[in-house]
Amino acid sequence: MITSRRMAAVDVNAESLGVPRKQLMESSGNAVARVCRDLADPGSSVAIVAGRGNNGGDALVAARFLKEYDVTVHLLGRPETISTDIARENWDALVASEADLRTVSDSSTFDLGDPDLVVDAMLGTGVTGALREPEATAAKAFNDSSATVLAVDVPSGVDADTGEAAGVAVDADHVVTFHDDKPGLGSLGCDVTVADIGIPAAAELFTGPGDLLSLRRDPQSHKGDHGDVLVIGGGPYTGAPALAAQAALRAGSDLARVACPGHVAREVQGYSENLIVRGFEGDHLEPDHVPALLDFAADRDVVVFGPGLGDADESLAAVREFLDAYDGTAVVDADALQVVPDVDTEATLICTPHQGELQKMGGETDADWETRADLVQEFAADLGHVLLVKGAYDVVSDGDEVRINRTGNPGMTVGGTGDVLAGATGALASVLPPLDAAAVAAYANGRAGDFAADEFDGGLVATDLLERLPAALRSDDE
Ligand SMILES: NC(=O)C1=CN([C@@H]2O[C@H](COP(=O)(O)OP(=O)(O)OC[C@H]3O[C@@H](n4cnc5c(N)ncnc54)[C@H](O)[C@@H]3O)[C@@H](O)[C@H]2O)[C@@H](O)CC1
Ligand SMILES: [K+]
Repeated sequence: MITSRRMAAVDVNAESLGVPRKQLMESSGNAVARVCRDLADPGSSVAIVAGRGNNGGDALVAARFLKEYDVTVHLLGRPETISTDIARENWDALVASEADLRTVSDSSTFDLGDPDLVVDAMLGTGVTGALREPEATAAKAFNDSSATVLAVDVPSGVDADTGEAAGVAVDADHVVTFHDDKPGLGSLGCDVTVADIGIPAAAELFTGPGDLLSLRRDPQSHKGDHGDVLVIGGGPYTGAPALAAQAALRAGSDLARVACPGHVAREVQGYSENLIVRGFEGDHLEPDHVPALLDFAADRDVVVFGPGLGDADESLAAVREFLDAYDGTAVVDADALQVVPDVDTEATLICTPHQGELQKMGGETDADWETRADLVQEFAADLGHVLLVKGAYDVVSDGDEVRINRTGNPGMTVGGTGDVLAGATGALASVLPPLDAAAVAAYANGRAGDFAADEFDGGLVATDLLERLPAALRSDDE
């Protein structure tokens, strides 16, 4: 099963792997035509009703593949309003070929006729909400006709994720959907064909530019909607919590707070006036600090636990106590990781170990990334948490799905890049589901590192990544 949102991401990832959307449209149209042949005998009449988006484009391709049928193509809207270049190119090819074409400018000019088969390609996964005109009138005409109705990707007017309709919707006999089944189709009671359209498995497995699409902001949003992240760390190290908290801001969090020992607090504040810093007594984290930290954490979206914390027994005991009582979302990094296998927590954890830390947690690793991916998936399932295991190929898994990130470069072995990743993961976990947050953070952190390496090669430092995170999180596909 794949949601519309994930499908849009995979589509962009396929493009970045060198499989352009027009090629996918050609495969989709071919698949539609194959199902038409199963549903209607050669010579029968087929009405293709195409909307102005890529769903319509799929059916315009299908029209080319159905030479042995009596095909009429109805375009809902004027040709100038076709919304994508690839759909328009397919329309133009039908015009040039003198296919039987009708354009429907408003509902009064729609005449379905009496076809044997209707291909519903008005709207696909690109759209939610009630059908407008002339689509609504056309949908009623399909539902009233005796023709077999084949829907392309999803019946128009039905939400592919939920199976629900906001108003009138096409009541299809059959759906041909692309790449993978859609969650909303099962409840419709029609036959479903899932067509492989040649999207490489790598478009789902490897992170890519499509993964950034989920970060688009609602223009109506308010302060705090994009995250309030608390970094708990510092002690032997002072730079690490400051890097993590600044990374949270650069990755889009509205607020970044740091809770750390008092002497660290002064330094962290000195690094950046953008941070809200709270010091606690003593020179490292202790169990006595936990009740106040739990209170402080309760109103935050995500806690990032571990940067610069050190491995004093008392600090690790405090991490254990905190996680035992905490039920929010936490990114766990650095020395804090080693307690994760012993805690029984209600919290949603995203653990960000490098391979040494993974082994310290009881996990196994392997030089071969595919074997490592299997091992990480199994260990994530055992732990019941999301793992982001850092390496030349980062492996991200929630125990069920696996994503691999290939951005990044050897220059990033410099100190502090892991703190930046942890902070960015915290920010993204306030706006995305945990697996997506970890995958997008790994992708963007590596991409920021690649931008920095263009300038500084092996001399890049962690603060270079901070500056480049916003660009690394920006989708070029807007
Ligand atoms: N990997 C992919 O995602 C692929 C997607 N493909 C096709 O592309 C489709 C998605 O295409 P698009 O994103 O262009 O979107 P759609 O084709 O689903 O719809 C976009 C069009 O609908 C119009 N519209 C929006 N809301 C409306 C409403 N309430 N009533 C009437 N019209 C409305 C818009 O003006 C726009 O022209 C998929 O369903 C599938 O059929 C395939 O071409 C191949 C690959
Ligand atoms: K459709």
